[in-house]
Amino acid sequence: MAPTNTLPAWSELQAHRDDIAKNFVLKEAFASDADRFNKFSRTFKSDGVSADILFDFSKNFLTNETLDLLVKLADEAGVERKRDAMFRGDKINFTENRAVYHTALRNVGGWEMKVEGQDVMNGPNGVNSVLQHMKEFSEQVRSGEWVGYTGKKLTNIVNVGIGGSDLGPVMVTEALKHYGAPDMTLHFVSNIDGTHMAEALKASDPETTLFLIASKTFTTAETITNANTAKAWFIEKTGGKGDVAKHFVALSTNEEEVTKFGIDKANMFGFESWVGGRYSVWSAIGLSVALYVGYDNFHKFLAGAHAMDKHFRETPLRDNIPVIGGLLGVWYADFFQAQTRLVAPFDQYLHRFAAYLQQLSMESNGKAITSDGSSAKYTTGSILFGEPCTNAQHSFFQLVHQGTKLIPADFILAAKSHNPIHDNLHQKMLASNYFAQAEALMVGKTDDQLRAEGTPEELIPHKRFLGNRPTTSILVGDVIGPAELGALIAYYEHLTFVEGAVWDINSFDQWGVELGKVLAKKILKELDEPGNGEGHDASTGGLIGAFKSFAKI
Ligand SMILES: O=P(O)(O)OC[C@H]1O[C@@H](O)[C@H](O)[C@@H](O)[C@@H]1O
Repeated sequence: MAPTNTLPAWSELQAHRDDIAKNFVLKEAFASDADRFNKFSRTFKSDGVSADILFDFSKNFLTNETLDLLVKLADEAGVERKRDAMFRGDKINFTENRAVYHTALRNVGGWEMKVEGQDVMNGPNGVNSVLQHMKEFSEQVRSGEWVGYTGKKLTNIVNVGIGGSDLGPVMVTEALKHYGAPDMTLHFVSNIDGTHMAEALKASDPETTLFLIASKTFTTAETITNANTAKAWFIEKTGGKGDVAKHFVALSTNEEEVTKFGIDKANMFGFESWVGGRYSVWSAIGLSVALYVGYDNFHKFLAGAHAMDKHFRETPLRDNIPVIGGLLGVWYADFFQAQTRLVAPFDQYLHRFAAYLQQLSMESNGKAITSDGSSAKYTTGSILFGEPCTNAQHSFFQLVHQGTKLIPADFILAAKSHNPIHDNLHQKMLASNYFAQAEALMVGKTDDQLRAEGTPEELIPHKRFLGNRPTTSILVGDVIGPAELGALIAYYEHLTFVEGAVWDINSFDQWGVELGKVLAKKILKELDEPGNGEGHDASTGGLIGAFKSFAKI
């Protein structure tokens, strides 16, 4: 396609941006249009699968004209065509020649889904048969029918995986802790730092521990090393009597490597190469979720995501919630030079949500090359960061309110808490902060207001809040249960897709993680060989030499 920044809508947006930057003040836009909230908010409805979710986009730099132009840009960039190609199973991951089909994993609605003419839902290794396997296994473990080598129930789960084979399971099991089996303990070991595995093993009893070795490729150095360490520990602790087949299962696409590792293929939960790592929590990689919250809840999680898929697939662009979210991402990044996106859930259970979204967003859209191999002449992927509120308010929100950077923010709140303790006081205080932060960022505080409060003149510039800082408020109409969580994640997945589609990059590969891996492998050898970092630049060589000398290697 023609470079995105040469599309007619792009230059129209540029002109429009100049107008907005000069003349648009959010609080005035509300004052002059009583209907602004209704105009620019959208409610996600899912026919009862999940609670309604209200997406309030009205506190954004958005007018009717902005939305028209952004939708025009989406049209010209072929967002709908690209979306349809994804749902059709086309190989839109063009650098790896793969389909992008995580939506099939949660296709509880019976869509026909095919890759290269093959039905991916049914058949011996199809999505439905893996789900059935996950259901049977998780029910057996939870009920105590599947026991360890001494006949004890397995209540200690150690998931060994990294990146997408870790972040999704961690985030989702934390988010759904309310639904978790009370007698089950979960550990997620990702880091190659031996401390991570050592601490998990310290807290584990081999008789009651189930290891899930989660790796799409089954070649990731950290995971395979951690898995081998876990296996050696298990064999040693059980005096060789422990039955690996009862205590180790694999979640992977690579049967050959799984078998080589010593896991029976009957205990392997498979998926296909068309599932990207950062989109894999819906696949067998989500087994820890199914074990912890039960298969029925895992199924609800899939159903919530499917409902969002349906919305994304079928809703016209102007009312399409992830499309609006994605277009706003482009609007701020490319036309207001915003470099970041803040996601702050007002929800302690979502404390790993931003970490999860970092991989989703930054590994997907951290690309500078467009579909024809040329460099993008515009900004792409934003830096995503976040922490739960209210904690974040007491740490980095200073910069969000009064710093020099524009930081568009998403705030997420559930109307109801799973823990309405102290007569729901906590939830009401949490909610009042959720409303107040977005309002404060928008309205700011003027010099006149400060003077009226008696602020000394010399402090006025310091206490001034310019305001006019955009936020999107997401309000879940009930508690955040499995279906609501599924819908929220799918919202961000599709938002990321829309951004990547407009930027004309491949949101589905991740070549940028390779170089460091290759160099680390080479340096690992050097650490055991004579020499002090020769052959490297002076800094790297100097550090290797110092490390060897300090560590006496
Ligand atoms: O699941 P695997 O194959 O072990 O990969 C784990 C992670 O490995 C990283 O190198 C990739 O950048 C991620 O996308 C991936 O999720």
